[in-house]
Amino acid sequence: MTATRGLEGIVATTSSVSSIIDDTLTYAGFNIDDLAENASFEEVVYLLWHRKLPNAEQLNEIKKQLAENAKIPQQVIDHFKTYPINSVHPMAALRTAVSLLGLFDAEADVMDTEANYRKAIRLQAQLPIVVTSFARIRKGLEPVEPRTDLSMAANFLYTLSGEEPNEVAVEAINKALVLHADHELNASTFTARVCVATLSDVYSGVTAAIGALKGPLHGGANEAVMKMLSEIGEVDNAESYINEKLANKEKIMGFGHRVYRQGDPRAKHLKKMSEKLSKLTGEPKWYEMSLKVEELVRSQKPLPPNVDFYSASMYHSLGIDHDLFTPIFAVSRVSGWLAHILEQYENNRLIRPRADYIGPDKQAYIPLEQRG
Ligand SMILES: CC(=O)SCCNC(=O)CCNC(=O)[C@H](O)C(C)(C)COP(=O)(O)OP(=O)(O)OC[C@H]1O[C@@H](n2cnc3c(N)ncnc32)[C@H](O)[C@@H]1OP(=O)(O)O
Ligand SMILES: O=C([O-])CC(=O)C(=O)O
Repeated sequence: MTATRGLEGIVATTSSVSSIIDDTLTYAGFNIDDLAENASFEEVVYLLWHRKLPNAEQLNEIKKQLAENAKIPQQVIDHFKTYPINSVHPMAALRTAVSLLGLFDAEADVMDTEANYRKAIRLQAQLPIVVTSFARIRKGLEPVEPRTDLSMAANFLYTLSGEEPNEVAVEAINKALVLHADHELNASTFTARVCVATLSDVYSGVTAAIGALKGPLHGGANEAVMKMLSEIGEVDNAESYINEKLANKEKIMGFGHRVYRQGDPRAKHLKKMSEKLSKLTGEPKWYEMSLKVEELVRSQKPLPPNVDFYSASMYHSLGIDHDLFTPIFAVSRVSGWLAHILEQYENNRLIRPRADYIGPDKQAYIPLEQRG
């Protein structure tokens, strides 16, 4: 038995949720470029869970279900208020909150298809509110109740700031939610599938997935990109900063991908949105710095930007706290995790690969008092 490092190129499951073939990303057969230009996040949620676009009635129905289930239990709010607020990362708070939500869901361990779909609706509806409530509580503000007349993108911004957002901000968040929703067998989705393949519950699967998304090699890269841009500070500093990192063989956050070779098809949409917003805010330097970093990296390595690179400057232009970037990713990706979790339950087999053992062999037990 020989191991493939990082399971590169290993096909671990069949799936009809999304595919990446020849650098083209599709959700249930719909090209991401088409969806990014035209779809609402709610339509994409329906698409991922049903593998078809909703008609008007089906869209209204899922919107209604999401709106009706958005309120989070008071116990989750009260729990947030007990945290050491300055040291808790919002991804850690989100991970704990999802686990906690499971305690207050009477159907948490009911495993039939209908109950699992109802839990999917509840989690999708509540995750954005968990994120925005924590973001407010740590600033000493009370959570804002979501409105039933706003889209998920608009409600995210509304419950974050307490103010009705402008059209461009809603367009940007909707695009981000559409673009991050699913991505074949990425690390967090694989984590979710491994977890529920033991026939564990939906809340456990999503909690595990959040833990995997948090790392800087995966979803955590968007926050790390903003840290890098903040360290660079000005466009003129980019060249020496990037050259030094590459000379030291350090990774440039937001570049590279395990599957894409020519480039991540999602990045161009976020790049366009980042440019639009940076002009509107009158602070173009974050977009310009990102452009410069892309030019510098590409001139030295065949590494195109991934989805996390331009999302950083885009969220920054919206005035969003940098440590909320990865939680926004989770608010979107939970739709994909849930699609994969439901798919796993429908055709389940325990996921249990093997390890190529490289440790010592034929050891004799030595009594404690004889060990050095
Ligand atoms: C939503 C997402 O999860 S998208 C990915 C978000 N993550 C990042 O942006 C973090 C930065 N990027 C990376 O760390 C990687 O490109 C990953 C994790 C995305 C993919 O990793 P892998 O497929 O395992 O590639 P691996 O890390 O082995 O890199 C292969 C080679 O490219 C280099 N490389 C890959 N990414 C980068 C980078 N961002 N900066 C500099 N060099 C890089 C590696 O140093 C390595 O070089 P070597 O062969 O000379 O040692
Ligand atoms: O697919 C991956 O490895 C990472 C990624 O881009 C994502 O999860 O969106």
